[in-house]
Amino acid sequence: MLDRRMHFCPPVSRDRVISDFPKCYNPKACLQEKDDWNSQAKMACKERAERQQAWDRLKMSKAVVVGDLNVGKTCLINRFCKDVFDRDYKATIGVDFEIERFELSGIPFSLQIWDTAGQEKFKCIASAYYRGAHVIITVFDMSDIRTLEHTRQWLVEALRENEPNACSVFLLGTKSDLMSPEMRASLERDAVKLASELQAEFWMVSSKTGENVNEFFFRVAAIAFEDAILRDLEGTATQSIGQGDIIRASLETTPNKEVKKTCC
Ligand SMILES: Nc1nc2c(ncn2[C@@H]2O[C@H](COP(=O)(O)OP(=O)(O)OP(=O)(O)O)[C@@H](O)[C@H]2O)c(=O)[nH]1
Repeated sequence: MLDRRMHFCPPVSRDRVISDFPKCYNPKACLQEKDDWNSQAKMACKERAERQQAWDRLKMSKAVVVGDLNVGKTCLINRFCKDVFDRDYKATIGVDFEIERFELSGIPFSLQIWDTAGQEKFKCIASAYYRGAHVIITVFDMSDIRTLEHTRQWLVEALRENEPNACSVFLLGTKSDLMSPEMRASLERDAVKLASELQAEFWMVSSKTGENVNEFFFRVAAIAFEDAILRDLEGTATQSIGQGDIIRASLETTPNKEVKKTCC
């Protein structure tokens, strides 16, 4: 019997369909150096698609974007989600979020992208929303080296709110349009070194020109989706031996549906 939930999902926009596993930016600082989906996840998706069977829950992951004020977090999200760029700085007050829908390996998948305030005075509000993250994106401004040094502290604070090993971490340099090729190369060396210390994947983008922005978020979505499928399979396997509730509860971080879009 067809699962009724499958009929209630509107189709995903064609430019959000990801067929091949997206490539990393720099193989020296990447989370997964591979060309294809994890074989177990791929097989599970294929089987479900053939049987026209939905997953137990709509696949949804949470990505939290953190970093100093003015590094370009809001512009990054606005470029990807709305294809706009604003030259004027407007501080994020507390948090804000967008939801982007994708289709990966034939399965619908949603990514919540949380924009958090970089200003110190809003940090206590924003940090309450770090919880339940599957992806942490620590952002720095490539034209301000101090912001790269601060990413370590941002990451520590975001990880503190989450289960150990529950999050995939990205280190993202913004404003690449402001850099000369020489400056870019030198900064990339420093960032790659830090990324490997942080066990993060490094990317550099420009929200102004749009360089690498889609590629970056496709990569984030693919890694988050694959992790979600593997968590689901692991949960199912564990349930079948009778400990499902314990393991599943610790693996799952269901997004809080009560949360308002903008909070301060
Ligand atoms: N040249 C250039 N400027 C950028 C880029 N991204 C952001 N900016 C500028 O940087 C400033 C800060 O951008 P925001 O996205 O508001 O910064 P934020 O990190 O969200 O700041 P908070 O909300 O305070 O945490 C704005 O004036 C943007 O126009 C970029 O890729 N290139």
